[in-house]
Amino acid sequence: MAKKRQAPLLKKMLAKGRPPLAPKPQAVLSKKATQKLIRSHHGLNKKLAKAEARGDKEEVDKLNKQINDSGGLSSYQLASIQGQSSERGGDSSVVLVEWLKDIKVVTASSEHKLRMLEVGALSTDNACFKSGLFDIERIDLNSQAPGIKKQDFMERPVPQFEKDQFDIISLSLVLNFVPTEEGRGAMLKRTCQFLDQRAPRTMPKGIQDNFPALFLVLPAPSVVNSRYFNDERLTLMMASLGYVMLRREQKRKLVYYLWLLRDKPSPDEQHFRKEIIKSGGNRNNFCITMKP
Ligand SMILES: C[S@@+](CC[C@H](N)C(=O)[O-])C[C@H]1O[C@@H](n2cnc3c(N)ncnc32)[C@H](O)[C@@H]1O
Repeated sequence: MAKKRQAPLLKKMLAKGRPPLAPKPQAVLSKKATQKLIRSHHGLNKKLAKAEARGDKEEVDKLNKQINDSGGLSSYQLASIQGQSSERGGDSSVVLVEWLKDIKVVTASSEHKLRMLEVGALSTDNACFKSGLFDIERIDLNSQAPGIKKQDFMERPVPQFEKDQFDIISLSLVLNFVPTEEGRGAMLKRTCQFLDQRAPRTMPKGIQDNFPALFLVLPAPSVVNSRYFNDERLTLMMASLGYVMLRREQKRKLVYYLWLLRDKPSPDEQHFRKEIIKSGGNRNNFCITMKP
């Protein structure tokens, strides 16, 4: 019942639109309701992907209706924006900017802006924007502001020239949004095609060893409490793509990583199936699979 009352309010807020550079949303949902909406959207999306995979049209229609009735992707995004407010753990890109300060990128790159592709961007004024360190291109399946292009990363044309690639990709809380485990692996793999590996030669001394890079944020339970996934598996998977881990930090709810794309991919090692790593009743089913 509560969900039915919330949806029109969310729709009304979205219809009014928000200013692009100052989207500090009013807290319209309680913390519990925000989490419930996010969880429910993830759950329905997973069911939808499964129903689509088995060609169950009736179930697909039913699930699409359920998703629309609860406000669709827009309501989910609004709940996610609320989830970013500082009292709920804050904007995840703060961590990236802190790390870059540590590795002196801040001073070394004052003349050299880092080209960032932000996948799954909800706002245009996060810590990365405020830092002035980046030229940011933002995309999302459903754009919430003029500075965010509506685009599916999986459909984005692969750059033909290095000049059109990026020094860093931000993939913050996006993988867990992807409804299938093979879709998550494909997304990770695809990041490599957008990163400019000339960085070690073209960037200012002092920062060149840290790029090109992937900033990855996941909900902590997906790596610390899953039956099918953990840090070791993620590290092996990333290594098979050519990534090495530069930084990792776990906070209460999220885990943050900075990966350097340093090596050539090893397709022979890109075999990651869904298999139980840790059994036990209290674990979740988060998983990422990959094929060469
Ligand atoms: C939980 S929000 C995360 C937002 C923000 N990056 C953060 O850290 O709070 C996930 C976003 O990823 C977007 N997304 C998921 N898959 C995507 C894809 N294939 N291409 C572009 N955006 C995608 C969704 O539309 C959604 O807005």
